[in-house]
This record gives sequence, structure tokens and C-alpha cells, in this order.
Amino acid sequence: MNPVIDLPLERLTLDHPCVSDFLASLGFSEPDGRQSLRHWLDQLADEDILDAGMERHQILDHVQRLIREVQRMEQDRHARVDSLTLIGGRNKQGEPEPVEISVRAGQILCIVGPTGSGKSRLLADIECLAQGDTPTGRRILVNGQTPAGDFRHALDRKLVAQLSQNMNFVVDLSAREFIGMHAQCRMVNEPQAMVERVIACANDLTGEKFSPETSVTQLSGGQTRALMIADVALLSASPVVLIDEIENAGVDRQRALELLVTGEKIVFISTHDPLLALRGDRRIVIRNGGIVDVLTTSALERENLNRIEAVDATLMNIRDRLRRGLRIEEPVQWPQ
Ligand SMILES: Nc1ncnc2c1ncn2[C@@H]1O[C@H](COP(=O)(O)OP(=O)(O)OP(=O)(O)O)[C@@H](O)[C@H]1O
Repeated sequence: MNPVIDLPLERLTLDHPCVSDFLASLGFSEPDGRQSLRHWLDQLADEDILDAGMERHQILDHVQRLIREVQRMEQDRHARVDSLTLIGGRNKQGEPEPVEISVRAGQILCIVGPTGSGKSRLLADIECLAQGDTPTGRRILVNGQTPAGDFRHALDRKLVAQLSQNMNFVVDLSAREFIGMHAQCRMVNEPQAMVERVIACANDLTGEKFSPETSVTQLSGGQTRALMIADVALLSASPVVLIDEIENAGVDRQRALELLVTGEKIVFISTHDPLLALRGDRRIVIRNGGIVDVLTTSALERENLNRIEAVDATLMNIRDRLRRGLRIEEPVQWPQ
């Protein structure tokens, strides 16, 4: 005997209002609340069932799945990630990595180190919520605890979203349809309004605006990255975001970071770029596969960041003029 579909309907719909909505969407008028869903369906005329477009057993099956799905979404909503803790393992030589780093929601941690030092490996450890079972032996705790197995393995309950450098779309949808599909999967309240927000936000991040009707396969690298950042920031439920470098071209990186942290996400960025490295709250220094230091960005470094930004703006201007076929012959004025 199934407890849910054999409960009196008035009880069932009180506990799970989504069932009333579902029955109404099939065109059924208010059922008799004292009967169970199963009995009520049994005594309905065949033509009423036919009008609903589903068989009796399909309706029963759908109601049970609907309840499970809504309950799971509720649980996910409560599965907040307030902190992530990284417990060191060993470097490439097998020497111990004696660190424990905790990151709170709304913080940005950068990862710096020479090429091949292990930055991507660290991101991969976070992505799979390593538990001593990767080459580095690192462990990741969520809210101070070992994460439950289903967070590690179920694709649809992922805590971690990865923004990668190369996005190759295999579908030929417009930007509006693509984001719309994602909004539908996430079951957001007003999917259309959300789609418009994501696209407006992406256009805000990129210098080269695009229309919602543009096919995603036609977007430039910068436009694609901007769309993915806006999507992760506004639409993704994942509280942790990993970024393997945001390329300079075509994206306002300062705004992108602001956008991600306003959503109370934990952001890890692996980068060689001083502008990004100094924008984090802290930076993890990696050498030879192991974490050798964790530096908090100092006030003096933040001041320097303003100067480096001015230098970067000068360089960008030169780049832009070269692209437009102009000459750079006047003495370059570097900001003081
Ligand atoms: N602690 C470790 N133990 C064993 N292997 C490691 C460790 N850390 C990194 N590696 C391995 O070293 C190689 C280089 O690491 P990785 O690709 O992460 O470097 P990177 O810093 O991201 O380089 P790049 O800046 O060029 O992208 C990889 O094969 C990685 O799996």
C-alpha cells in the first residue's frame, strides 16, 4: 500500500499543494477530499480520464514523482553552503602540505603559481569534493563536515559550477532559447523575465552586445563567456564557482567578479593575471603541486591594484587602436 496516494485527498493536497495545481492543470474540478487519490481516480468516468490526456496509472505515477521532486528541491534550497574547508594533502614529491583553508560565502580566492604547478589540479579537487582519493590526497569539507555522498556524485545536485575557458555549444539554439531551457530546468518563478535578466547582464559584461535571437554558436568568445558568467551568477544553484582564468578579451572582469560574489557564492579563480590575482580576498600560492602560502590581499596591494588598472587601461587602448589599423608613434604616457 502506498501511503501518499492512499491518503485522503484533503490531507494530500494540504501537505503537497503542488498536487492540487497538477490536478487542476489536467482539467479536474475540485475532487472529493475524503477519498484517496487512488479511489477517486478509480471511480471517475473513463471519458473524464480520457479528457485529461493521461491514463490512471500515469496520473498516480506522476503525482508521486512530482512530490518527490518538490521535496528534493526544498532540501536543496536548505542545503546552503556557508563555508568550504580545504585540508592539505601532499605535493608532487609526496611531501606533506600542512594547510587548512576555510572560505566563506561571498569570498573570492585566487590561485597563483607557475605553469604546471598544480592550479587546475586544485580546482579539480574542489570540483569533485576530494576526500583523500585524488593524487594530492586533499580533503574538502562543506560547512565544516565531510559532504554527503550524493553531493559528490549526483550531477543534478552539484554544489560546484565550473566556468571553463572553452565552451563548445553542440546545440543550435538562440541565446534566449538556450537560457530559457536552463531557467525551465531550474524551475524559476518567472522564467521569461529571468532569461531577459541573464541576457541583459551578459550584455553588460561584454563590450560587444548581442541580441537574444543570436544563435549561441554564432557568439564570439567574449560574448560566450559573458553569457556563461551571467548564467552561473543569476541562474545556477551551485554555491561554489570555479574559474580557470577569465580571459581579458571581451569581458569586464571586475563586474563579473562583483556579480558572482553578490550572489553569496564562493569563488575560486586560477589565474596568471595580476588584475584578477589582486582582486581576490586571498590568494593561494602553489609550487610543485603543493600549497606553500596563503596571502591576504593587503591595503597597499589594493592601492597598487588601482595603478595597475590604469596601466592596463592604457595598454587596452593601444591594443584597440592597433586593431583599428592605427599607428602608435607618440610617446606612451603611463599613469603615475
Ligand atoms: N600534489 C600533486 N600530486 C601529484 N600530481 C599533481 C599534484 N599537483 C598537480 N599534479 C599534476 O601536475 C600536472 C600539472 O598540474 P596542473 O595542470 O594543475 O598545473 P597548472 O598550474 O594548472 O598549469 P597551467 O598554469 O599551465 O594551467 C597535472 O598532471 C596534475 O595532475
